[in-house]
Amino acid sequence: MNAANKLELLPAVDVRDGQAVRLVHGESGSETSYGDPLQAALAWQAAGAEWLHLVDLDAAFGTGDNRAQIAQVARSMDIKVELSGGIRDDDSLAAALATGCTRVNIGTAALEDPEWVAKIIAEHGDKIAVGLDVRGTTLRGRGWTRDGGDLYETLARLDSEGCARYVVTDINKDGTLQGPNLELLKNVCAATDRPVVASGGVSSLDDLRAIAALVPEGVEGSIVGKALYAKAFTLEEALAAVS
Ligand SMILES: O=C(O)c1ccccc1NCC(=O)[C@H](O)[C@H](O)COP(=O)(O)O
Repeated sequence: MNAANKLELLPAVDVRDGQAVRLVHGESGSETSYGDPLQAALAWQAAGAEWLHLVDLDAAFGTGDNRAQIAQVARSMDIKVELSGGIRDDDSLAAALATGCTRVNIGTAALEDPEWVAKIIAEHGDKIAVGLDVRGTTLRGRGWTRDGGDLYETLARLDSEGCARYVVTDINKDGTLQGPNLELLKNVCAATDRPVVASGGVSSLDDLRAIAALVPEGVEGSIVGKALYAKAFTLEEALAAVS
């Protein structure tokens, strides 16, 4: 549980081909563009965000990367930054950490290269979060395009390796404005004593209040993407709702 016992909010900036975009179910080709990523990130910061969830979607999908631009955005922030997308080896990890981000989110590598992930958890501790991106209880890697094993087996392995935190996404909910998968969040919290960051599907202030009710069970934060871009509520309203 975080010190303030309050849900942390992480507005998302997902970058594809140099633009801030939203996807539906994380599917390549389902993008809606929302312009310059730096302007989006600065707007969330100005609205009172304490965190930014910044994703390089091209790196996640293997369609190139936006590394220089992502670094520029991360370095321009006065707030904490969680970097995600395509961090799979020493080179991409070094580039991500060199931006000064607060932590990185490892996805595919946690499924495909467990030895490397165990090594970086041991080296970097709290700076490493692992993204558990699931359909049902099956993990997905490579930009959510490939099956990557059982959620709870992987969680037990990562717990035993000392993983500090999990970012849990229900892919079926992501970018859909259909509400978060509260059952999944509760089940993951019951299976681990590490903090959980919820991701995917937030559509309303009531959704955020429902996630905030899970803070005592171990949910630490919630990523919010589409709902903010679609103006379902403002970030100021969201922050007030969970304070
Ligand atoms: O985070 C990743 O590495 C990633 C990889 C491939 C596709 C999507 C990815 N992230 C998407 C996000 O983190 C979303 O911004 C987040 O789940 C917000 O979802 P929503 O509030 O439903 O828009």
